[in-house]
Amino acid sequence: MLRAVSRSSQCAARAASTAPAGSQKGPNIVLVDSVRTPFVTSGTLFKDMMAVDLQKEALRGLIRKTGVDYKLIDHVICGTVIQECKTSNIAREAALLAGFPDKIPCHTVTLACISSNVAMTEAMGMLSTGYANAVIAGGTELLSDVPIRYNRKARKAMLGIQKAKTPMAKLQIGAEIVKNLLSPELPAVAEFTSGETMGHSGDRLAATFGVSRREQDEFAIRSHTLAEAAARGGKMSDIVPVFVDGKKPVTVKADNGIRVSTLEKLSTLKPAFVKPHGTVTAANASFLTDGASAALIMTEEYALANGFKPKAYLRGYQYVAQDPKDQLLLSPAYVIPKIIEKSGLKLSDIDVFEIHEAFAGQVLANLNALDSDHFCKTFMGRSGKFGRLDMEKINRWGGSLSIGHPFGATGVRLATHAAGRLKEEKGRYAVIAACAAGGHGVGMLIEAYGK
Ligand SMILES: CC(=O)SCCNC(=O)CCNC(=O)[C@H](O)C(C)(C)COP(=O)(O)OP(=O)(O)OC[C@H]1O[C@@H](n2cnc3c(N)ncnc32)[C@H](O)[C@@H]1OP(=O)(O)O
Repeated sequence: MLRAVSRSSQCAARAASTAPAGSQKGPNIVLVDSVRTPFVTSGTLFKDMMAVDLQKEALRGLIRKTGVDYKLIDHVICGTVIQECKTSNIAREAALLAGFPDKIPCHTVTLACISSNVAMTEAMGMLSTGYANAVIAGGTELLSDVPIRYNRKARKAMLGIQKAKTPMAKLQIGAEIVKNLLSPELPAVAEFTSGETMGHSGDRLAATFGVSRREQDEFAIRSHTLAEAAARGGKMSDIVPVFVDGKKPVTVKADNGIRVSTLEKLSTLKPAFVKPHGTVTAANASFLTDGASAALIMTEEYALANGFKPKAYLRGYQYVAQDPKDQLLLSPAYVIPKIIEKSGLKLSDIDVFEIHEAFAGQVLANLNALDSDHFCKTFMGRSGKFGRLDMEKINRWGGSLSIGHPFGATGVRLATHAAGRLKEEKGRYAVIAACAAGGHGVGMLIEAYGK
């Protein structure tokens, strides 16, 4: 199964390529190519599908697009957040549905909104150790349908009924079940430890860092405007079409959440989470989305030996975690300096930033944090502020506010757009950064291929 290349040839490939940034060890790792299904607003075009169907479409699309022979693939890893219990190892089920040979091991990972980043970084680990030469990493989320449970009392009674010995005991348990049927437990996009929704936390964060409602609305309009231009300009070439069967069969070829609006219209929207004085609305928040993604990741040597032209180097990554109550969505501020500096680079060396847009106010708060002496000294132990990121370098093809945010799939989309923008903008280094539940975050350094 394993086709690990020899140590000496790995070294030769490393020497032949661009010198990696910083202290990267192990073989050069490349993003060969990546795809995603269209990202669509939940409850619309994909509403009757399952998350596994979308992941299957992304895996199949990747195979079609790259032409990679299944025989070359050592492992498949997929991320997801809200799990469908019938497909708990969704990577395996999707791979089998997509026609992958059953001999390829597959496993599923989860780390909230950065789950497909985890899939990618696990793939990098597998390549670094020599366990694998080629791994597919992806992720999926279908928020159109989420597991809704009976409440605890009903569940307990349902499990207990099998053990009830007498008709009277059965009747009592039956009554308990009926009594609790109408108060189900709905999953919430909320922190378990604090009970606070992401939206509420994003609103508090914007207020803490002095981000006004107008700034948030303007940033949202920017995201939609850039995404629309990117789509019109053919930049969303990572999308693979999805055929949706049903009464009215349709082939979905594009994202459907991009919606350029005016400041006047946006200013009329009511706060979505902190009522009545909050600043986060439906338009300056990412919306609930269905979609999936997949990336083919190889050692450079293996990719070249098998005739692939990689899109980019995956140079390194960094995870961070902090207080999930007051710094829940602040990870980009923590992780951006870390990933840049541990790679031996400076802020000015980075040509492209792809920052996950959970909420407009959250992105802007992170940018303010990086430009704040007080924040950088007090919370990050720095001697002063890290500096302000150049807005011209950030999310120039739109972001999660406009393209959408299927939790488990977004990480691969960020990496794909970073690699695509490096090529188009003739840059060398890109940093992607994203926040996630639990106060987590990830940063990844990507380098243009062939610079
Ligand atoms: C680490 C992380 O990523 S954390 C982030 C995790 N993600 C989240 O927490 C998801 C956050 N988002 C949500 O929960 C939902 O999208 C909400 C609650 C914000 C909004 O949901 P809904 O109320 O169903 O939104 P809906 O689409 O109906 O929009 C509400 C109104 O805003 C309007 N609107 C929404 N977006 C736009 C836009 N871009 N331009 C103009 N108007 C808009 C709608 O037309 C609608 O107006 P109407 O009431 O006149 O019809």
